[in-house]
Amino acid sequence: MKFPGLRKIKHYFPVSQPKPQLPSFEVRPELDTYIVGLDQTIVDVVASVSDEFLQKYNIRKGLSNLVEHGKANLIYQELVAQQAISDHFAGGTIGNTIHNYSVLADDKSVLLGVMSANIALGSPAYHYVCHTSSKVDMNHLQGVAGDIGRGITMITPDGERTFVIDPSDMDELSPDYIPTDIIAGAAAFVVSAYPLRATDQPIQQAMFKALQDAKAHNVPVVMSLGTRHLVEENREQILSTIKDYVNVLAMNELEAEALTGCADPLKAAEAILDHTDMVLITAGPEGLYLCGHTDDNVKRESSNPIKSASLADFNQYEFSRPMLHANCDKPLKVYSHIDPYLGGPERIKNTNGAGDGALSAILHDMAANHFHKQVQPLSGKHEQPYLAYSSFAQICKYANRVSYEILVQNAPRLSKGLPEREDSLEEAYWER
Ligand SMILES: Nc1ncnc2c1ncn2[C@@H]1O[C@H](COP(=O)(O)OP(=O)(O)OP(=O)(O)O)[C@@H](O)[C@H]1O
Ligand SMILES: O=c1[nH]cnc2c1ncn2[C@@H]1O[C@H](CO)[C@@H](O)[C@H]1O
Repeated sequence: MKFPGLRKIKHYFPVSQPKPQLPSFEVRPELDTYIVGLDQTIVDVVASVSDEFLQKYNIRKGLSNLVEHGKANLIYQELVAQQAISDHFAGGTIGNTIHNYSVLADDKSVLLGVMSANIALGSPAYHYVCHTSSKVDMNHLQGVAGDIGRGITMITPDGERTFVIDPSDMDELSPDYIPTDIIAGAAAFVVSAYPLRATDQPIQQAMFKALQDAKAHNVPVVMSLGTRHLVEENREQILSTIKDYVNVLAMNELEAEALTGCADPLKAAEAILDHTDMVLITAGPEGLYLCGHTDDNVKRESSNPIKSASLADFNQYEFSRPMLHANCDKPLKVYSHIDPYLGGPERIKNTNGAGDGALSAILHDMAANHFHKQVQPLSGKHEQPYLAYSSFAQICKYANRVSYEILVQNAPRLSKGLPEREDSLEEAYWER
């Protein structure tokens, strides 16, 4: 486990101690620190298109559009004929998130989903496997006869991305392929709301089996909301899933509005915190918000400038560490916000995956806390059952920095970790 940021001596963190066991790529629940993600396995086929192209096929811009195979094929063939396809990348919102987690933490994660049992050169499954970190354990995937999903990622001249999803066999995941022991030992279980639109498909039962396993073993459940119309169309089911299972909810400001009716991210976060423990709301050029709970007895005042917006002095306690609502004697809602790192890249070609990147940073901080608690159970850092190692403010910085990296490299999956010299996130930009 690489720690998210160099820490001062008081934060003793034995990252360099060699592990006595022989190395293994397969996750061993009793020995490893890891997170588990469940996803509709999808390869992203990236293409440049005009706005007229979207209109011609009646595709809703900026959203993830689920279409039937025939229509997706027609679109794909036209893009091939126009030579508009630039490349194939591994995708899937949770696949991206756990890949990025493994790159940032330099540690293991487990992917649950389907994979073509026979992988031909150049097939969607081939591209997926080629572009996934070797630290992502794929030993628990379910083999299927057909292809994994294909997500045609259409980039319009304004840099906006629109998905056309051809599901193929991506929703075939059966509950039999949910390994309870692997989930039980995880630092977190992460899933998106996308499987909720796969009505009557096996992946829905698989997802609920995994959620029940995580809940039964007190593994924090992290859910990302996917895309705005998914929330609009499945609002009640999503809300009840959040109330029953979810500890950390991630979304962009449009999804937050669809869920709560509040266009203002702070007000939306305040409303969502009535149902869950922590909330990430990314807001594009407005930066991101991380909000959650802490116990009033251990709240910490921020030394940053205090901000007011729709909530007065909202970031006053952003130096507190996140806790589950149920673990607080006197729960206090905490809000933190950060503007884009360095104001954002000079030119953004495509924002695909920037939100997933922010979530992987949060997962890294949560897993670091889990690891630290295992190796230093008596440390003062664990006097309370905290959900993450760092404060809301520090996690915001880290999440923001990772989003920036995704934006500059123009792909949803990190090809390398963050630069070492910036590890503390205090050097360079932060102390200016
Ligand atoms: N135009 C921009 N300028 C500066 N920073 C940006 C811009 N767009 C995104 N960011 C950064 O990336 C983060 C996440 O972006 P955004 O809100 O677009 O995520 P998203 O819509 O959830 O993305 P995705 O669903 O593709 O993962 C923002 O919080 C911000 O830090
Ligand atoms: O229906 C879906 N299920 C799972 N992942 C999806 C779906 N639609 C889009 N993405 C994934 O979201 C990522 C960017 O956040 C893309 O990589 C895309 O593959």
